[in-house]
Amino acid sequence: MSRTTPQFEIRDLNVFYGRTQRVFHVSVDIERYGITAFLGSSGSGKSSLLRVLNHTYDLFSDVRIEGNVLLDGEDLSLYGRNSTEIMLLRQRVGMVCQCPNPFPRSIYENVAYGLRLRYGYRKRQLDERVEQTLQRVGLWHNVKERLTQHALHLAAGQQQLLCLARALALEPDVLMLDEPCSLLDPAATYQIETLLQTLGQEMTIILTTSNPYQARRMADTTGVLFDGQLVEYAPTYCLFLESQDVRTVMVLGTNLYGAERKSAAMTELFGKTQVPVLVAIGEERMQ
Ligand SMILES: Nc1ncnc2c1ncn2[C@@H]1O[C@H](COP(=O)(O)OP(=O)(O)OP(=O)(O)O)[C@@H](O)[C@H]1O
Repeated sequence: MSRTTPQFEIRDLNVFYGRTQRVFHVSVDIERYGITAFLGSSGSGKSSLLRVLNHTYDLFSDVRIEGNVLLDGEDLSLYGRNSTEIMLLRQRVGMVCQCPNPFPRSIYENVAYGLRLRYGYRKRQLDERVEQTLQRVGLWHNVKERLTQHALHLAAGQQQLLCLARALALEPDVLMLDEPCSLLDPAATYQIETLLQTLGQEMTIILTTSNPYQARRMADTTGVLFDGQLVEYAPTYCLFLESQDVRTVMVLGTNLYGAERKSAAMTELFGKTQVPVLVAIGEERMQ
Protein backbone atom coordinates (compact mmCIF):
# COMPACT_ATOMS: atom_id res chain seq x y z
CA MET A 1 0.00 0.00 0.00
CA SER A 2 1.47 3.36 -0.97
CA ARG A 3 0.95 6.50 1.12
CA THR A 4 -1.22 7.84 -1.69
CA THR A 5 -3.62 4.87 -1.66
CA PRO A 6 -7.02 6.24 -0.61
CA GLN A 7 -8.32 5.06 2.74
CA PHE A 8 -11.40 3.62 1.02
CA GLU A 9 -12.00 2.89 -2.66
CA ILE A 10 -15.67 2.21 -3.35
CA ARG A 11 -16.39 0.75 -6.78
CA ASP A 12 -19.87 0.53 -8.29
CA LEU A 13 -21.53 -0.21 -4.97
CA ASN A 14 -25.18 -1.31 -4.96
CA VAL A 15 -27.15 -2.14 -1.81
CA PHE A 16 -30.38 -4.16 -1.88
CA TYR A 17 -32.83 -4.86 0.95
CA GLY A 18 -34.70 -7.93 -0.19
CA ARG A 19 -35.56 -7.15 -3.80
CA THR A 20 -35.46 -3.38 -3.40
CA GLN A 21 -32.33 -1.51 -4.39
CA ARG A 22 -31.57 1.48 -2.13
CA VAL A 23 -28.00 2.44 -3.07
CA PHE A 24 -27.14 2.79 -6.77
CA HIS A 25 -23.71 2.51 -8.43
CA VAL A 26 -21.72 4.51 -5.90
CA SER A 27 -18.06 4.87 -6.89
CA VAL A 28 -15.84 7.11 -4.81
CA ASP A 29 -12.42 7.35 -3.15
CA ILE A 30 -12.28 8.51 0.46
CA GLU A 31 -8.93 10.08 1.20
CA ARG A 32 -6.83 9.48 4.29
CA TYR A 33 -7.17 11.94 7.19
CA GLY A 34 -9.49 14.93 7.36
CA ILE A 35 -13.28 14.84 7.43
CA THR A 36 -15.45 13.48 4.65
CA ALA A 37 -19.19 14.09 4.97
CA PHE A 38 -22.04 12.32 3.23
CA LEU A 39 -24.95 14.73 3.17
CA GLY A 40 -28.51 13.78 2.32
CA SER A 41 -32.06 13.87 3.56
CA SER A 42 -33.69 11.06 5.49
CA GLY A 43 -33.78 7.82 3.50
CA SER A 44 -31.15 8.92 0.97
CA GLY A 45 -28.90 5.96 1.86
CA LYS A 46 -26.32 7.49 4.23
CA SER A 47 -26.48 4.74 6.87
CA SER A 48 -26.66 2.03 4.20
CA LEU A 49 -23.40 3.33 2.73
CA LEU A 50 -21.62 3.51 6.10
CA ARG A 51 -22.70 0.02 7.08
CA VAL A 52 -20.89 -1.38 4.06
CA LEU A 53 -17.60 0.23 5.10
CA ASN A 54 -17.29 -1.79 8.32
CA HIS A 55 -19.42 -4.79 7.31
CA THR A 56 -22.15 -4.05 9.86
CA TYR A 57 -24.65 -4.77 7.07
CA ASP A 58 -23.90 -8.41 7.94
CA LEU A 59 -26.09 -7.88 11.00
CA PHE A 60 -29.18 -7.56 8.74
CA SER A 61 -30.46 -10.77 7.20
CA ASP A 62 -32.01 -9.40 4.01
CA VAL A 63 -29.16 -7.21 2.74
CA ARG A 64 -27.26 -7.91 -0.46
CA ILE A 65 -24.24 -5.97 -1.67
CA GLU A 66 -22.78 -5.71 -5.17
CA GLY A 67 -19.53 -3.98 -6.06
CA ASN A 68 -16.22 -3.65 -4.24
CA VAL A 69 -14.97 -1.75 -1.22
CA LEU A 70 -11.23 -1.58 -0.65
CA LEU A 71 -9.74 -0.45 2.67
CA ASP A 72 -6.06 0.49 2.32
CA GLY A 73 -6.16 -1.41 -0.98
CA GLU A 74 -7.61 -4.60 0.53
CA ASP A 75 -10.93 -5.88 -0.81
CA LEU A 76 -13.44 -6.23 2.07
CA SER A 77 -15.74 -8.43 -0.01
CA LEU A 78 -13.26 -11.27 0.51
CA TYR A 79 -14.02 -11.31 4.26
CA GLY A 80 -16.41 -14.05 5.37
CA ARG A 81 -19.39 -13.33 7.64
CA ASN A 82 -18.45 -13.34 11.37
CA SER A 83 -14.79 -13.94 10.49
CA THR A 84 -11.83 -12.76 12.58
CA GLU A 85 -11.05 -10.30 9.77
CA ILE A 86 -14.42 -8.66 10.30
CA MET A 87 -13.89 -8.35 14.06
CA LEU A 88 -10.55 -6.66 13.37
CA LEU A 89 -12.10 -4.51 10.67
CA ARG A 90 -14.65 -3.14 13.16
CA GLN A 91 -11.80 -2.14 15.47
CA ARG A 92 -9.94 -0.43 12.62
CA VAL A 93 -13.10 1.30 11.45
CA GLY A 94 -14.89 2.51 14.58
CA MET A 95 -18.51 3.62 14.46
CA VAL A 96 -20.63 6.04 16.47
CA CYS A 97 -24.40 5.94 15.91
CA GLN A 98 -27.00 8.67 15.73
CA CYS A 99 -28.62 7.69 19.01
CA PRO A 100 -26.11 7.62 21.91
CA ASN A 101 -25.86 3.94 22.83
CA PRO A 102 -23.39 3.36 25.68
CA PHE A 103 -23.25 -0.17 27.07
CA PRO A 104 -25.65 -0.51 30.04
CA ARG A 105 -22.67 -0.57 32.39
CA SER A 106 -20.53 1.94 34.27
CA ILE A 107 -18.82 4.90 32.64
CA TYR A 108 -15.44 3.27 33.34
CA GLU A 109 -16.48 -0.08 31.90
CA ASN A 110 -17.69 1.48 28.65
CA VAL A 111 -14.11 2.43 27.82
CA ALA A 112 -12.32 -0.39 29.64
CA TYR A 113 -14.30 -3.26 28.10
CA GLY A 114 -12.74 -3.11 24.62
CA LEU A 115 -9.27 -2.36 26.02
CA ARG A 116 -9.40 -5.45 28.22
CA LEU A 117 -10.59 -7.64 25.34
CA ARG A 118 -8.17 -6.29 22.76
CA TYR A 119 -5.00 -5.71 24.77
CA GLY A 120 -5.56 -7.85 27.88
CA TYR A 121 -4.65 -4.89 30.12
CA ARG A 122 -4.58 -5.26 33.90
CA LYS A 123 -6.13 -2.77 36.32
CA ARG A 124 -3.35 -0.15 36.43
CA GLN A 125 -2.89 -0.02 32.65
CA LEU A 126 -6.64 0.05 32.21
CA ASP A 127 -7.00 2.96 34.65
CA GLU A 128 -4.36 4.92 32.73
CA ARG A 129 -5.87 4.27 29.32
CA VAL A 130 -9.42 4.98 30.48
CA GLU A 131 -8.28 8.32 31.89
CA GLN A 132 -6.28 9.21 28.74
CA THR A 133 -9.21 8.37 26.49
CA LEU A 134 -11.74 10.29 28.56
CA GLN A 135 -9.32 13.25 28.61
CA ARG A 136 -9.05 13.02 24.83
CA VAL A 137 -12.80 13.48 24.34
CA GLY A 138 -13.02 16.16 27.04
CA LEU A 139 -15.13 14.10 29.47
CA TRP A 140 -12.60 13.34 32.20
CA HIS A 141 -13.15 16.49 34.20
CA ASN A 142 -16.91 15.81 34.34
CA VAL A 143 -16.81 12.13 35.20
CA LYS A 144 -13.61 11.44 37.14
CA GLU A 145 -15.46 11.45 40.48
CA ARG A 146 -18.20 9.09 39.26
CA LEU A 147 -16.57 6.51 37.02
CA THR A 148 -18.55 3.69 38.59
CA GLN A 149 -21.87 5.39 37.89
CA HIS A 150 -24.16 3.88 35.24
CA ALA A 151 -23.39 5.38 31.81
CA LEU A 152 -27.08 5.97 31.11
CA HIS A 153 -27.14 8.54 33.94
CA LEU A 154 -25.05 10.87 31.79
CA ALA A 155 -26.67 13.62 29.71
CA ALA A 156 -27.22 12.77 26.03
CA GLY A 157 -24.22 14.80 24.81
CA GLN A 158 -21.99 13.20 27.43
CA GLN A 159 -23.26 9.74 26.42
CA GLN A 160 -22.30 10.50 22.83
CA LEU A 161 -18.82 11.60 23.95
CA LEU A 162 -18.53 8.37 25.91
CA CYS A 163 -19.43 6.39 22.76
CA LEU A 164 -16.71 8.32 20.94
CA ALA A 165 -14.26 7.45 23.73
CA ARG A 166 -15.28 3.78 23.51
CA ALA A 167 -14.49 3.74 19.78
CA LEU A 168 -11.26 5.76 20.15
CA ALA A 169 -9.93 3.49 22.90
CA LEU A 170 -9.33 0.81 20.26
CA GLU A 171 -7.17 3.21 18.24
CA PRO A 172 -9.09 2.96 14.96
CA ASP A 173 -7.63 4.21 11.67
CA VAL A 174 -11.07 5.46 10.66
CA LEU A 175 -13.92 6.83 12.72
CA MET A 176 -17.40 6.80 11.16
CA LEU A 177 -20.20 8.82 12.71
CA ASP A 178 -23.78 8.41 11.58
CA GLU A 179 -25.54 11.75 12.21
CA PRO A 180 -23.77 12.03 15.57
CA CYS A 181 -25.28 15.38 16.59
CA SER A 182 -28.82 15.15 15.25
CA LEU A 183 -30.28 14.42 18.70
CA LEU A 184 -28.04 16.83 20.63
CA ASP A 185 -28.43 20.45 21.71
CA PRO A 186 -26.23 23.19 20.18
CA ALA A 187 -23.71 23.17 23.06
CA ALA A 188 -23.14 19.40 22.85
CA THR A 189 -23.05 19.64 19.05
CA TYR A 190 -20.35 22.31 19.28
CA GLN A 191 -18.30 20.17 21.67
CA ILE A 192 -18.45 17.13 19.38
CA GLU A 193 -17.75 19.12 16.22
CA THR A 194 -14.70 20.75 17.83
CA LEU A 195 -13.41 17.37 18.94
CA LEU A 196 -13.91 15.85 15.47
CA GLN A 197 -11.98 18.69 13.88
CA THR A 198 -9.01 17.91 16.12
CA LEU A 199 -9.31 14.15 15.51
CA GLY A 200 -9.48 14.70 11.75
CA GLN A 201 -5.85 15.85 11.83
CA GLU A 202 -4.68 12.42 12.97
CA MET A 203 -7.21 9.99 11.51
CA THR A 204 -9.85 9.59 8.80
CA ILE A 205 -13.29 10.80 9.86
CA ILE A 206 -16.39 9.89 7.86
CA LEU A 207 -19.54 11.65 8.91
CA THR A 208 -23.12 11.50 7.70
CA THR A 209 -25.45 14.40 8.19
CA SER A 210 -28.72 15.77 6.89
CA ASN A 211 -27.62 19.26 7.91
CA PRO A 212 -25.78 21.18 5.15
CA TYR A 213 -24.54 23.73 7.68
CA GLN A 214 -22.77 20.98 9.58
CA ALA A 215 -21.16 19.64 6.40
CA ARG A 216 -20.03 23.16 5.51
CA ARG A 217 -18.59 23.77 8.99
CA MET A 218 -16.87 20.43 9.32
CA ALA A 219 -16.00 18.62 6.14
CA ASP A 220 -13.00 18.87 3.83
CA THR A 221 -14.88 16.84 1.22
CA THR A 222 -18.64 16.40 0.89
CA GLY A 223 -20.65 13.83 -1.04
CA VAL A 224 -24.33 14.48 -1.68
CA LEU A 225 -26.66 11.48 -1.60
CA PHE A 226 -30.08 11.71 -3.22
CA ASP A 227 -32.36 8.68 -3.43
CA GLY A 228 -29.41 6.32 -3.03
CA GLN A 229 -27.27 7.98 -5.69
CA LEU A 230 -24.09 9.90 -5.05
CA VAL A 231 -24.88 12.94 -7.15
CA GLU A 232 -21.78 14.99 -6.32
CA TYR A 233 -18.53 14.53 -4.46
CA ALA A 234 -16.20 17.48 -4.19
CA PRO A 235 -14.14 19.65 -1.84
CA THR A 236 -16.77 21.18 0.44
CA TYR A 237 -16.00 24.80 -0.46
CA CYS A 238 -16.48 24.01 -4.19
CA LEU A 239 -19.76 22.24 -3.56
CA PHE A 240 -21.19 25.13 -1.59
CA LEU A 241 -19.77 27.74 -3.96
CA GLU A 242 -21.05 26.28 -7.17
CA SER A 243 -22.89 23.01 -7.23
CA GLN A 244 -23.01 21.07 -10.51
CA ASP A 245 -26.30 19.25 -9.87
CA VAL A 246 -29.85 20.43 -9.19
CA ARG A 247 -30.32 17.63 -6.65
CA THR A 248 -27.50 19.16 -4.60
CA VAL A 249 -29.31 22.49 -4.63
CA MET A 250 -32.37 20.67 -3.26
CA VAL A 251 -30.37 19.11 -0.45
CA LEU A 252 -28.49 22.28 0.45
CA GLY A 253 -31.70 24.29 0.64
CA THR A 254 -32.80 27.86 0.08
CA ASN A 255 -30.89 29.42 2.98
CA LEU A 256 -27.59 28.44 1.44
CA TYR A 257 -28.48 28.74 -2.19
CA GLY A 258 -31.21 31.33 -2.53
CA ALA A 259 -34.92 30.69 -3.04
CA GLU A 260 -34.80 31.41 -6.76
CA ARG A 261 -32.14 28.84 -7.53
CA LYS A 262 -33.85 26.22 -5.40
CA SER A 263 -37.19 26.92 -7.02
CA ALA A 264 -35.57 26.39 -10.44
CA ALA A 265 -34.07 23.11 -9.19
CA MET A 266 -37.50 22.01 -7.93
CA THR A 267 -39.06 22.73 -11.31
CA GLU A 268 -36.34 20.78 -13.10
CA LEU A 269 -36.71 17.82 -10.75
CA PHE A 270 -40.43 17.68 -10.12
CA GLY A 271 -41.94 19.82 -12.86
CA LYS A 272 -43.53 22.25 -10.40
CA THR A 273 -42.40 25.18 -8.30
CA GLN A 274 -44.15 24.44 -5.04
CA VAL A 275 -41.70 23.46 -2.26
CA PRO A 276 -42.93 20.29 -0.51
CA VAL A 277 -43.91 21.00 3.10
CA LEU A 278 -41.33 18.59 4.50
CA VAL A 279 -38.47 20.31 2.66
CA ALA A 280 -39.54 23.68 4.08
CA ILE A 281 -39.80 22.27 7.62
CA GLY A 282 -36.38 20.67 7.22
CA GLU A 283 -34.86 24.06 6.48
CA GLU A 284 -36.40 25.63 9.57
CA ARG A 285 -34.81 22.89 11.64
CA MET A 286 -31.32 23.20 10.21
CA GLN A 287 -28.90 25.63 11.79
N1 LIG B 1 -32.64 -3.11 7.13
C1 LIG B 1 -33.40 -2.55 6.20
N2 LIG B 1 -34.38 -3.25 5.59
C2 LIG B 1 -35.14 -2.68 4.61
N3 LIG B 1 -34.99 -1.42 4.17
C3 LIG B 1 -34.03 -0.67 4.75
C4 LIG B 1 -33.19 -1.18 5.80
N4 LIG B 1 -32.34 -0.19 6.17
C5 LIG B 1 -32.63 0.87 5.40
N5 LIG B 1 -33.64 0.60 4.54
C6 LIG B 1 -34.22 1.51 3.53
O1 LIG B 1 -33.16 1.98 2.71
C7 LIG B 1 -33.35 3.38 2.41
C8 LIG B 1 -32.12 4.14 2.86
O2 LIG B 1 -32.09 4.08 4.30
P1 LIG B 1 -30.87 4.64 5.13
O3 LIG B 1 -31.15 4.36 6.56
O4 LIG B 1 -29.61 4.15 4.54
O5 LIG B 1 -31.00 6.22 4.82
P2 LIG B 1 -30.46 7.45 5.65
O6 LIG B 1 -30.08 8.47 4.65
O7 LIG B 1 -29.41 7.00 6.60
O8 LIG B 1 -31.75 7.90 6.44
P3 LIG B 1 -31.88 8.48 7.95
O9 LIG B 1 -31.18 9.78 7.92
O10 LIG B 1 -33.35 8.62 8.14
O11 LIG B 1 -31.25 7.46 8.84
C9 LIG B 1 -34.62 3.80 3.12
O12 LIG B 1 -35.67 3.76 2.19
C10 LIG B 1 -34.80 2.75 4.19
O13 LIG B 1 -36.17 2.56 4.48
